[in-house]
Amino acid sequence: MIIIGKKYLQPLPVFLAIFFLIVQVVTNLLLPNLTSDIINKGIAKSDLNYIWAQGGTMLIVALVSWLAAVLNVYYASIQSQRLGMRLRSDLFEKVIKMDESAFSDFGDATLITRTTNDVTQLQNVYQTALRMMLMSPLMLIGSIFMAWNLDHNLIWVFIVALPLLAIVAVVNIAMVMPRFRLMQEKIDKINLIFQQGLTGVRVIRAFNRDNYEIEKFDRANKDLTKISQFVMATVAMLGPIMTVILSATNLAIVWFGAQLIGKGLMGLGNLVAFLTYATQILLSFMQLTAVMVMVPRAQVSAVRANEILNTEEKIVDPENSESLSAPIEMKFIDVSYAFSNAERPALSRINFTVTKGQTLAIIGGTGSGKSTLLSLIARLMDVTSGEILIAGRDIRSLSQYNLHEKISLTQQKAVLFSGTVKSNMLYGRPEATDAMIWTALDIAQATDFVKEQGGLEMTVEQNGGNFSGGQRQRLAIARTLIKDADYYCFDDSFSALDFATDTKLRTAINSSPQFQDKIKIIVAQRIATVMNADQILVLDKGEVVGLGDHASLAKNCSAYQDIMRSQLSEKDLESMGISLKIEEVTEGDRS
Ligand SMILES: Nc1ncnc2c1ncn2[C@@H]1O[C@H](COP(=O)(O)OP(=O)(O)OP(=O)(O)O)[C@@H](O)[C@H]1O
Repeated sequence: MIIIGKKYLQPLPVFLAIFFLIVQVVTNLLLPNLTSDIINKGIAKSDLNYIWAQGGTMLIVALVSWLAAVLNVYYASIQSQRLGMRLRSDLFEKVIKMDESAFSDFGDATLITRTTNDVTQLQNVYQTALRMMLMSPLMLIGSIFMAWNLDHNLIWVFIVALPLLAIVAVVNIAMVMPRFRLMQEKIDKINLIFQQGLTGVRVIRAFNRDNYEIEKFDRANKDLTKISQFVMATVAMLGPIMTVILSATNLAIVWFGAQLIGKGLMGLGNLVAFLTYATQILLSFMQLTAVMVMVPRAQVSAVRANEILNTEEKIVDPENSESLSAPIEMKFIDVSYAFSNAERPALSRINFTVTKGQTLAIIGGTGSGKSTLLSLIARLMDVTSGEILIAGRDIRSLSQYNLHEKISLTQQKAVLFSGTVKSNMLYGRPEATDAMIWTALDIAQATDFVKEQGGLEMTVEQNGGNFSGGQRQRLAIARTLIKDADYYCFDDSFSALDFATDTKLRTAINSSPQFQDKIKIIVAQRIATVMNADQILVLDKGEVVGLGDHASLAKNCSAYQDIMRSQLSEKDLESMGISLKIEEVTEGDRS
């Protein structure tokens, strides 16, 4: 909490908040004394002038106190809200810049809770801190001091009451503190189930798992409620217990104060003032306890927020980034990548070179490392070993901005943003004209349905929910194509398209002058999608098992032949001279 406070609070407004708080405390402490004087010296002696004069002073002191309270609340609120805003922004920026591996280590649900709920906890505690957390101890000490000055005889009442209150508070806090981290984790869990429920709603219904998911959510919800109820009930118990102690203390003061007045050892005004100080002392103590309960919860939130803020930024720009001027070319030199939590590397010693104008297709079974390879090109993660060069430069020697300017990527899962078709296209190229957008949509075979459904201003709902899978994919491809890049990467982007559209789309890309000189990298599962590429990289369990054009791989690469056998007709295979029967491929061929 201190780290976050130091980072996000501004010294001057915090100083002013504390200053006005002290003014408020001092003026509040003066008021009972002034009351005592009015009773002892004004009312008791029927001195009207004194009552007026002292009453006027009281009014001014009360006004100053009110003004100080307003200004304190103002600065405390401004600072705590600012802290929340800055912290949220920093967390969001950190999450956006997080490399894919760290992102999946945290998980979406906890990142959402930490950026929202945890920040709110911290915001609240700082708002309270700049008011009560300082006011309560100051009022407590100040009131004890004033009460002691007023009358020594009754001070023992506090010597009994305060330790009693302290014991109650400590026991209470000790009971709830361990539950705070658990509470935040349960909120994470609820977020996770809710989020999965929302994104997977169709799967849930199709598998008739509605009740299972509802029960799962109910269980998590009940878990959170149980812990929250315990915490809230335990904290709420503090109020009545403390009120009993407060009432007993007042009773004792009145009882023993009356005896002292009877003996002439104390004035009535002093007793009234003493009672006010007693109330201030005990209320301050209660407030302090309430704040002390908030602190451990906020501390849990601070730790969780700091975990994100302190995540090492693995993808960093070099101090002096190089610029690209050499001809378009991409080279993988002994590239390997291993996820931190994985048993085997996702990619091992990958080597290939693609030159200007060429298309490289990447094919391989599921989990063979195709998406990982594209993520490395876009530097969403950094290679574990080896080098990726574009135009002769290691991509780590370029600024990420420069690199991303050169690369245009469609991911396996088409991502659209809520807005319009046009706003999604402008995401790829902000300065694009309508004509440019239509050209990109044309190449991506998306013109027909965009025209039919309302044109460029057609609404795109969250995650492109109002489009079919294939339409979403085509819009995502159009967004990739509209960008003026040098390297166009498509991660299994054509898989949601029917064969005819797939063919038309690739033909349109290849025949468009705009892409003639560019490098195209196409990840695909279908032989038909890759067979016309200049080079085809065949991956198996993260290793290259074939690299060449279709004709050479069809002849020499057993893994490629296996894929062909699973997808092409007997006639097609025979025309290529490939046997249909797997047994006929000898071990020698395979190696
Ligand atoms: N975040 C991650 N943490 C750990 N392992 C991962 C992670 N993402 C992927 N992997 C593993 O890395 C390997 C390669 O995954 P990748 O997504 O690159 O495969 P792919 O060839 O694109 O598969 P598919 O065709 O099914 O999309 C797989 O074994 C996968 O389990």
